Amino acid sequence: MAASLAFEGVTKRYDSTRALAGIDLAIEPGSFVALVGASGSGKSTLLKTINRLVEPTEGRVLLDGQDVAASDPTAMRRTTGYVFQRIGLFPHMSVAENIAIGPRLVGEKLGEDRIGELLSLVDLDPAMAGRLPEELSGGQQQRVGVARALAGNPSLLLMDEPFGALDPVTRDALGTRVRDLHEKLDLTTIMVTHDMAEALILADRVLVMDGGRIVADETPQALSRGKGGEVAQELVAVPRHQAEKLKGLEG
Ligand SMILES: Nc1ncnc2c1ncn2[C@@H]1O[C@H](COP(=O)(O)OP(=O)(O)OP(=O)(O)O)[C@@H](O)[C@H]1O
Repeated sequence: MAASLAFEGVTKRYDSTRALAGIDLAIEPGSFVALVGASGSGKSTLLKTINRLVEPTEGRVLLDGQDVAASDPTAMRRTTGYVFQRIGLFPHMSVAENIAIGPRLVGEKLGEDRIGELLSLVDLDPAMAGRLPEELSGGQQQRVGVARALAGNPSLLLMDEPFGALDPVTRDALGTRVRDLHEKLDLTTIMVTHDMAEALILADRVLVMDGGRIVADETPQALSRGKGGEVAQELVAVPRHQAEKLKGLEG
């Protein structure tokens, strides 16, 4: 079942930097949320407070009503799928070993059938299980990254710029696949992205961050209609200008 999340006064300080400035936020089960904003606005830090890769200086994060600070981090990371920025597969492990790593850390073995099933979910041939990451394209590697995140049957999928390293066609295809899996597997999904077009297309809720705060919290439809304030609309202007230029080419 899809997870619920709540942030209560979550602040994170690094010496003189305040990466998160008192975030209060509730996320409904089954939401697909995009976190957008300029570089350094706090997106990755907020995402990482959920699976305890970052511990808040103040405040707390509740996953299904439980304070994540009180949960066992290894078990929690297994049931919370995490897709890394820049792919992050282990280069000397096969595709199958990469996919099985999370369950293995908690003493569970994934069978060949389950590995094959996970590869099929991300549209890869199960015969690829024995390959090394370097024997796959970047897009295929990130598909393995998504399969690995799904290996523990998560109720929550966290993605940090998952498609940033991919070409636009692969990026579009994998984004659509992840959105389908979000529905099919009944997930709550949080995706960090620099790309407002991607956020508008894939998410049902877009959070815009600026200086460690959430400055807009809107649906894609509302953002397209001009809501969300200045920072949000500066980001929406980018795909809008591109669409207008393309339209202009049609003559
Ligand atoms: N481990 C760290 N030590 C010190 N400062 C950090 C650390 N991690 C993040 N910061 C700072 O916290 C702020 C927020 O960083 P964060 O990575 O969350 O931003 P972001 O919005 O995800 O950026 P990007 O889009 O570039 O990945 C930045 O000013 C960053 O320099």
